Amino acid sequence: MTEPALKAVGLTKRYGRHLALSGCTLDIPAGRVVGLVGPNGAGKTTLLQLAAGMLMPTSGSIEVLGGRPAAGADQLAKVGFVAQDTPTYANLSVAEHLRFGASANPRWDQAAAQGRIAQLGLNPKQKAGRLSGGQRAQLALTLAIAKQPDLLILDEPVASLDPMARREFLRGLMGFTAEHKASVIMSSHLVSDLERVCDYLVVLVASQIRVAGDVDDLLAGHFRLSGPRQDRTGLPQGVQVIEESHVERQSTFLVRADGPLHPGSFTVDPLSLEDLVLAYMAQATTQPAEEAVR
Ligand SMILES: Nc1ncnc2c1ncn2[C@@H]1O[C@H](COP(=O)(O)OP(=O)(O)OP(=O)(O)O)[C@@H](O)[C@H]1O
Repeated sequence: MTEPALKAVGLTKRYGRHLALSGCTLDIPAGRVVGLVGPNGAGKTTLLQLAAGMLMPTSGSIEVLGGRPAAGADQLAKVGFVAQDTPTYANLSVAEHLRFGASANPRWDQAAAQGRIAQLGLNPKQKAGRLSGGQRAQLALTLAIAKQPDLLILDEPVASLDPMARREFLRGLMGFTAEHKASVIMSSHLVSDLERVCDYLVVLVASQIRVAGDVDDLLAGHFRLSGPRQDRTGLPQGVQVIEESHVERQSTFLVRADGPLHPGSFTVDPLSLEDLVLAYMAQATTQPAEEAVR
């Protein structure tokens, strides 16, 4: 059986008194393109850094591809990580980055790396410090792809890119996942981009997982119910209310229904992924991120 791309149980990370991740449990199957979304400060970077083995959990556990993150050369070779600021070495040229990548990574695919650099129109002699932010992001993605990881972790990779460059970047990413059957976990604030490329969604809010699952299953299990103004008592049985709003004569409920929905007199509409994400992000916080000192 294929190991999950990421498995976390009760994963918790504190920075001093600050709880950045709290009791997160996740089981993400391999072979998915996972979108990780949540507001600023939710804990996305913390989760991705734990997955990349750059941070240690305070409590709980995390495994990627069946092993402890960054535990040994084999595990390191299987996971590619592109940090939020797409780090490159300012004084090294593009070509020197590729040479460095080749010497540091056992599975390195130099032909793929050079092909991508040529396709992007990057000058191999250009120093990385002289590249634009978008070009640096593309270089960082090229290095991560040429490493041929089984799991690629990307922390807001498209944040600095213009719409065309974003499309190119996502196209490169899709090409890589299709060819290598790799898993990708990618954080982003741009739900429309995630909608295009992701088939699995994780929403993280205030240090906790709000919802996680296959995009298709999530969309099939969430609805907008509208009807005359009323409270929750008239809702169909078994639904969980994610968000509700009321105007003078009408009430609207965004609900999750894990079984068949019997809407009665409510009008039922499907949700877009963006509606779904925003509804979970707007849900009241269940636990404060700042904890009292014990
Ligand atoms: N090294 C650190 N020391 C103390 N607090 C930290 C540290 N790193 C992150 N935090 C705090 O932990 C919380 C989660 O931060 P994190 O960077 O994981 O969030 P994020 O969801 O990636 O945010 P963004 O969308 O703004 O990038 C934030 O409140 C942040 O201030």
